[in-house]
Amino acid sequence: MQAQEPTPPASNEDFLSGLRTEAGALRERLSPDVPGAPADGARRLLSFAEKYAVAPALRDEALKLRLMSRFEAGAQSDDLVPRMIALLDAILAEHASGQGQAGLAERARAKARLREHYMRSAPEQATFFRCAGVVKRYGGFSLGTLDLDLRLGEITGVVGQNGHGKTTLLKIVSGQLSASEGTLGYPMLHQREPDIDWPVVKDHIAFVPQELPAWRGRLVDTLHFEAAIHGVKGEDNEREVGFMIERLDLGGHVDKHWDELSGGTKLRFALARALVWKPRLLVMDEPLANLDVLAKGRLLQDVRDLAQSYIHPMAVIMSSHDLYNLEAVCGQMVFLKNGQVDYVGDVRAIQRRYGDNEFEIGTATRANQVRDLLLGDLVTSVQQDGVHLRIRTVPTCQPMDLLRLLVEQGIAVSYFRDNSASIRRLFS
Ligand SMILES: Nc1ncnc2c1ncn2[C@@H]1O[C@H](COP(=O)(O)OP(=O)(O)OP(=O)(O)O)[C@@H](O)[C@H]1O
Repeated sequence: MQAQEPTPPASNEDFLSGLRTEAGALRERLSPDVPGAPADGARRLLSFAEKYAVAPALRDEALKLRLMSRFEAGAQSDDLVPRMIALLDAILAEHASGQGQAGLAERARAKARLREHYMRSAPEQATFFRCAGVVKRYGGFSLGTLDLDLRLGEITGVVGQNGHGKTTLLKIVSGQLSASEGTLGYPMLHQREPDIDWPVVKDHIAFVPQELPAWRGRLVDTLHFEAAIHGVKGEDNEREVGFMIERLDLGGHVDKHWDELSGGTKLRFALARALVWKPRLLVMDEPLANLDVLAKGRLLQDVRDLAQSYIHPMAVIMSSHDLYNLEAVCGQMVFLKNGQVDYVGDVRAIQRRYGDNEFEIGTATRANQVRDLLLGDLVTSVQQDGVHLRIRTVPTCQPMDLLRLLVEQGIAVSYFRDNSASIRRLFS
């Protein structure tokens, strides 16, 4: 299949004028008189270089300056501002020569080709984990039967009530528990039962458990150590740790110890620790449990971006009770009910399982009154569900149709959600 061409950039004139405006603003930030320079300037310069620099050496220089601005305070930092300005000029010179924009377009094409290679041209390469007919039996509990593929670049959500088998599934996928029946393998690594070389497989799987283990010492040292024990040494180690700290916005905490961190930051560090050696499968057990509403959104966005990296795509599987946040990032969902696999597949396909639509509303009007006002050609049922009402409609009823009916009947609504294709329905 032909790789899709990246969207062509704006005209050369527009592009150059945008580039110069951004460069001008950045140059002002690089003045030694600006508070927070050079650390703040180095951070901005790194983003600028990632966006515009064509030669890899220029992007490497930006990362080096960023690391120096953080770790080498004092005398050496005097050299940083001139080096940063020189780098900015070098990036502008790449573009002034007319080579820049063509180089960026070529880079975008190369990324698209790489993605194509991983995602489409070699499906075996894109499937990290595959199982068929898997069952796990404990004393009185049994999980399965499970058929599941985990693909690079895709996030799979595992949902179900407490004790219904989510952790058990995650442990089977990551090789911590053996299955009682069925077959499993890791196609991308050419590992299949009965000859799975587990040390090889586990070298590609990061597991972030529900209870995060505490670390000793400074957090940045722990990251360097973690990368080193997975074979990431020397300059690569510096670069990967620096990248992950930047990527997960942990720069302000690197010198701290475990006890000094909030729950959300602990999780981000656990994630950095898991990803700094570039695993191919990330397994997370209830990562959202202790996060506030903003931290949840940010974490999921970061996990999605990292999973879909062009250079190093990763498969992700995570359990959570936070259905709406989870389904916003998941391509695939597994729903467990008393250990049975009640649903596995594309999130968007859930709607097909039901012959109707479902909406959730918040209102001060009582359920029986709403029922009297709404039941008819569009609305087939109204039920109280906790603090909200669950309204089922005929399949042709769109959100606007129901909203219009609610307004016509004078029902004041404080909350409205279309759950027609949501995994929330599976819990009904
Ligand atoms: N090592 C074990 N030996 C026997 N039974 C176990 C073992 N581990 C878990 N179980 C049982 O298996 C069932 C599923 O447990 P699991 O931890 O997978 O559920 P869960 O969905 O992750 O629950 P939660 O949402 O509470 O974390 C439970 O009934 C549990 O008691």
